[in-house]
Amino acid sequence: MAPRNQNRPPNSSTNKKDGGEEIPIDKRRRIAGGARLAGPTAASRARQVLSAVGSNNQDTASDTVSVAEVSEHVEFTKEEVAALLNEKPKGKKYDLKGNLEQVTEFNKKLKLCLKWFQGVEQNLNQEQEKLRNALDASENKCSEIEIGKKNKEDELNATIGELRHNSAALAEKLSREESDKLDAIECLTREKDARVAAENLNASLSLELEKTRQEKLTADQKVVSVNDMYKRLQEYNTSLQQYNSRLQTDLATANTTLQRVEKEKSTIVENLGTLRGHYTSLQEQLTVSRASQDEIAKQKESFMSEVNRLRGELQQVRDDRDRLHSQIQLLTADLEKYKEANGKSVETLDNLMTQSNALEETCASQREQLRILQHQLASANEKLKMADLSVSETRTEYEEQKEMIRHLRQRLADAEHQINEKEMLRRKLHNTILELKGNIRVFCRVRPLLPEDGCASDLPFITYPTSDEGQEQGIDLVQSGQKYAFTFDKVFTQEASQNDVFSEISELVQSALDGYKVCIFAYGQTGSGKTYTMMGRPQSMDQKGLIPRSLEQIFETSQRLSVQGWKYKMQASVLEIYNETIRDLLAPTRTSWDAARTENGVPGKQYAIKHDANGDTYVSDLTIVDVCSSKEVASLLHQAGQCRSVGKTQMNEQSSRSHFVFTLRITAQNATTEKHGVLNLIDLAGSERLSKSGSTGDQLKETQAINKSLSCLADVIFALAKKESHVPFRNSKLTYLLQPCLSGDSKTLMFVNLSPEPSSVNESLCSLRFAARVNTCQIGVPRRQTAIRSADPRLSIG
Ligand SMILES: Nc1ncnc2c1ncn2[C@@H]1O[C@H](COP(=O)(O)OP(=O)(O)OP(=O)(O)O)[C@@H](O)[C@H]1O
Repeated sequence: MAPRNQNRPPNSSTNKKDGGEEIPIDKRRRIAGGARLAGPTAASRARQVLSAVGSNNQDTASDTVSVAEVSEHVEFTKEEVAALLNEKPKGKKYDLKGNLEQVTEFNKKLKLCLKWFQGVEQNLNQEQEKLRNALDASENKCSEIEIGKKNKEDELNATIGELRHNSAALAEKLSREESDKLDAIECLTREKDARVAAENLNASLSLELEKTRQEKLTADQKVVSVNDMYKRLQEYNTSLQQYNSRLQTDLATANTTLQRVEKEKSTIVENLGTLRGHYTSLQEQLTVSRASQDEIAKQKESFMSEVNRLRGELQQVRDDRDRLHSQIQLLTADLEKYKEANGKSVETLDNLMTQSNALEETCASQREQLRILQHQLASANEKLKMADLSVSETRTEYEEQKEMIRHLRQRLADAEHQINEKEMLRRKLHNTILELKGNIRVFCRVRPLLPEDGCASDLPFITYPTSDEGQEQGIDLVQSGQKYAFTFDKVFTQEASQNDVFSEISELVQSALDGYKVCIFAYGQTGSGKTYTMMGRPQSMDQKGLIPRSLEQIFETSQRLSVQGWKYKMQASVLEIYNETIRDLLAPTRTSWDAARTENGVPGKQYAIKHDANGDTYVSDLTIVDVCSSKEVASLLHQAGQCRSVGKTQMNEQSSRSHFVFTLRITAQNATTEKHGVLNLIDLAGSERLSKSGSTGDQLKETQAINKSLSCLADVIFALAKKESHVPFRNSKLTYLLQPCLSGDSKTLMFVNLSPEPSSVNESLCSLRFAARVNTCQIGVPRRQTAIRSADPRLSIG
């Protein structure tokens, strides 16, 4: 029999179904319609049927296996089918029954064959379908493989290109490498030498390493000791903090003692005054006594000369008397001789007797005179004695008073020394506290309600906490029923006097004399009392502000310290920033402002702000005046006040339209030290709402410039509070000028002034919020400028 499946590969014992399933070859043959029985039994049965067909004459009864019975299992070969189709009826011509049976049988066989064909066809169709699917899949696969192949080919081409490129590069590299190799060989020899050197170096490095290890060990030990030290420092820090709190207590005690000592001092000063009065009167008495003593001495001298003269006269009279007496005796002897001898005449004798009597009278009167003179001398001596006595008494009294004054002076000096010591301690503590705080301090002041403010509301919108904690430091503001609480370094209520305010800042002012940079500025809405706080009414003892009081204190203290060998040099300058332009308020003529307005004009003054490497700020072309007394400064301030830009607004009769900056630079020298302090006192222009101020025209421009520079100040403060890397100091003249005070080593204090008017509640809240921000700004630790000798005559503001 010819092979059925010519498509089948000759050596294939298996074939794949669709989807790649392996089909056993026997089964495949059956499906492909191989004309074989499915099994031996069925095949023999089929043969029987076919042979029955073929024999035609065989007994149908014996051939009991019906076509229907085998139809399910029968398979045909090609030859069998051809034989079946070519089969001719073999029956007898008229044997209809037999023919019919044959035909029926033939029919059955045909049906069976047909059925088989149908089955085969179906199988073939299925097979074909499967093969088609397989073909499609194969084709897909093929196309995929082809695409893959193409891609691969491309890839390979690219790789080949790359490889070629690489190969060229490698060839080039090779040539380079070869030249490198030559170099390397050369290098190698050099390296060998170097290696020897390196080995030597290595040896030395090993030694060094060993040394470094030793050092590391020492360093480790040091680290341990540093750690120990750190711990100790921490402990020290804690103890310092304790010490600080103790110092605070001491400060309080010192303050009490100081107050007591000051009271004692005032009593002593009073006593001293009385004693001085007493002393003066005693001195007057002494002068009088001395004058009368001199008088008496003169009298005594004249008496003495008189007595001497009288004594001389007396002596002469006595001599005369003695001479006369001896003459009388001689005469008497002569008389006797005459009487005896010749009887001399009685006349001569009488004459002689008269002469003798006259002489005796003269003698008696002279004796009387002598007696009177002796009496006068005795009384003069008595008087002299009395005068001597009173002089010595006065002298003793005077000595006693002198001793008492010396003693009181000593006590006063002791008291002053004690006060100075306490004062120094207090200042030291004050500085320590400030240094520890390291930030801008903020004082808040609320001005009283003025008659022009109108009526106050029933409920005040500003209140002060009454608890011990918040007293004098807290302030509460109520806006639309909501309460906002703020705390500052000090809060001054409406009742606070100018003196109360100054006593809180006098320490700070004192620091300027000690070589610190000090800056005090007043901030607040217009009409809130900034100028009143800073300047006040300089002519009134009670109402003068911080600037005159500070200057008085500075000059008083400098005079006191000059006794201890300190020499002071003070230089003052005053400027204002008006519409972003600096004006020199001590300039000889007002025209210089106009010149300054031309900014870069050749003749005009520049007033450029400059910071030097020491953190000092200078304003070029600014007038600087040497001052020696508070009176001089007061007259400068008066001059500056006259020139300051002031205007009337709806909110303030006398509104400052510029920022006013007073600067006093203090240089203190003694034999060993030199200190440079700066005191900046600034009255800022008031912030105001355009709508509220009612400004128009030039005043509107002024208000806009004021608000702009204040908003620049706020930007600077916010940047400082947030510790931003860039602080926009250069955005306005005010902030640029204040830069050292806001960022350097200055002691800075801000007054936030508030108005109690109910209509100002919004502005007051803004001012308080701004002040609270300022209070959080860390500006560094105040630094004293000592022992720096400077020949620079310019004046700096910080
Ligand atoms: N503590 C106070 N006691 C009495 N009067 C005060 C006090 N503070 C301010 N005043 C008065 O309030 C008014 C306004 O004060 P001041 O001119 O000082 O305000 P200001 O804040 O400087 O205003 P501006 O910013 O417009 O210059 C003045 O008449 C002043 O005398």
